[in-house]
Amino acid sequence: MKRIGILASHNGSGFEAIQKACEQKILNAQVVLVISNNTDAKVLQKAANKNIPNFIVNAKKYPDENLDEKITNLMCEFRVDYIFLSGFMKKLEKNLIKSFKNRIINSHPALLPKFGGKGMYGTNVHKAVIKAKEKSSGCTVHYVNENYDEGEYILQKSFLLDENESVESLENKIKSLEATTIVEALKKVVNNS
Ligand SMILES: Nc1nc2c(c(=O)[nH]1)N[C@@H](CN(C=O)c1ccc(C(=O)N[C@@H](CCC(=O)O)C(=O)O)cc1)CN2
Ligand SMILES: NCC(=O)N[C@@H]1O[C@H](COP(=O)([O-])[O-])[C@@H](O)[C@H]1O
Repeated sequence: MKRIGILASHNGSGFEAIQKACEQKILNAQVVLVISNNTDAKVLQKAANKNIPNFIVNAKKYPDENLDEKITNLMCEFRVDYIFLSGFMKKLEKNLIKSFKNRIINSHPALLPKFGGKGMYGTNVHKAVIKAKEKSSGCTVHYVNENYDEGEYILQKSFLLDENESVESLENKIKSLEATTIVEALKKVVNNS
């Protein structure tokens, strides 16, 4: 059974979708570790509620340590096979990516390569899509490389926007689409490994 480690900065909606799929045996995997850079992240309590080991890794807690090295060490200690970024807001450094080559996966809330890169996270993405008067949006599940949102795509899903789409309605639709797309993408990866 493959072992999944989660990196999340806030709610961990992607983590919840993965955890549910594991419990329902849709995914032959288990979430063994959750790490957040945010002391107040709701994902930490969600992990605790599932008796999943969870840790805060940030500069406040580890002022003299390389945070990516700390993350790498924890992922190795828990024998993680794949890392999933569930709304993780920090750029992963080269060494962590090398340690988990082609084993770090992210869900981006837009149809890459458009609306990606530095600054493109959370509602910033949806605001940009609406401002650009895009006819469609969606999500892209991709491998993570050294640059933001430039890794190989695993799965991309899209839908047409309503005429009066709001940032909030778009965010909700994207998160709902991600819940199924993330699991479908991970099934492809986990089942082929
Ligand atoms: N090396 C990589 N690291 C990360 C990737 C990646 O593809 N390669 N994906 C991101 C997730 N992400 C989009 O999907 C993303 C997250 C955050 C940002 C961003 O601009 N962050 C700000 C800081 C925001 C904050 O501190 O709250 C910044 O870098 O200035 C862009 C894209 C996760 N890591
Ligand atoms: N570019 C990164 C990014 O914007 N990731 C996005 O954060 C949301 C997770 O939020 P959550 O913390 O509420 O689960 C997800 O929609 C994900 O695509």
